[in-house]
Amino acid sequence: MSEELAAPLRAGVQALGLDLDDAQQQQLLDFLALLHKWNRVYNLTALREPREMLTHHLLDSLAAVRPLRCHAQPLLEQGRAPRLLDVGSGGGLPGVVFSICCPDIEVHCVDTVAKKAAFIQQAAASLRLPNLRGIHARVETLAGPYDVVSSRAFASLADFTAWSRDALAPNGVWLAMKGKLPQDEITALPADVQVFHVEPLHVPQLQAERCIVWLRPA
Ligand SMILES: C[S@@+](CC[C@H](N)C(=O)[O-])C[C@H]1O[C@@H](n2cnc3c(N)ncnc32)[C@H](O)[C@@H]1O
Repeated sequence: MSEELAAPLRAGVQALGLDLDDAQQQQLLDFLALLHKWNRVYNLTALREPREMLTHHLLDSLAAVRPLRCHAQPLLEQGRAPRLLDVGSGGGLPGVVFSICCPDIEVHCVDTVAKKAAFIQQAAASLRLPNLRGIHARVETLAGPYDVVSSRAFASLADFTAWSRDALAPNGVWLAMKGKLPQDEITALPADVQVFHVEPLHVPQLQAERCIVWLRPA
């Protein structure tokens, strides 16, 4: 599988302007192979075809890496190791991809389903990712503090921010990966949550609208 996926992955990485070395690209392919292998047992994704998983999951998550790195850069320049919590991570999207591409960010993936959190732990061990951890919990029970709290295909913006608020560091931000601009969800946010940026994303090899909604406590 690795060979036929390596070329479209390389092309996608290049289109996104990401500097990922060969070892990181191999880790991404190995992650995809793990996802494919364990999907039936762990029920990680509805997608069954590796080529589809590459575009809809890997490249889709990779599109958020540059925005995340830009956000983390000032923290790194202050000599701090940023901490990120990926909420409702499921099979590790985007958390495992972030952990592979940003080795200087500590990534925790939380999910209520024990076997999904176990899969993340297994991925951390077999892909040798010391900055990755799977946590079996409801996000509402986590205290953090995390500099970035991310989610993809998780919940409405109002629920995502309410449930993960206690996990956010005082100057922390939420990174919500969405499809089309979710104007209704933005309108429904409470007054104490502020959208400070909506960042359109282009996912290579995928004709679909994507964006990141960046939020912080008001
Ligand atoms: C639709 S899946 C999305 C998985 C992944 N983020 C993706 O993009 O493929 C949503 C995940 O959220 C998890 N989940 C639901 N409520 C949760 C909560 N309160 N705390 C943590 N995880 C939760 C579910 O178990 C499920 O794995």
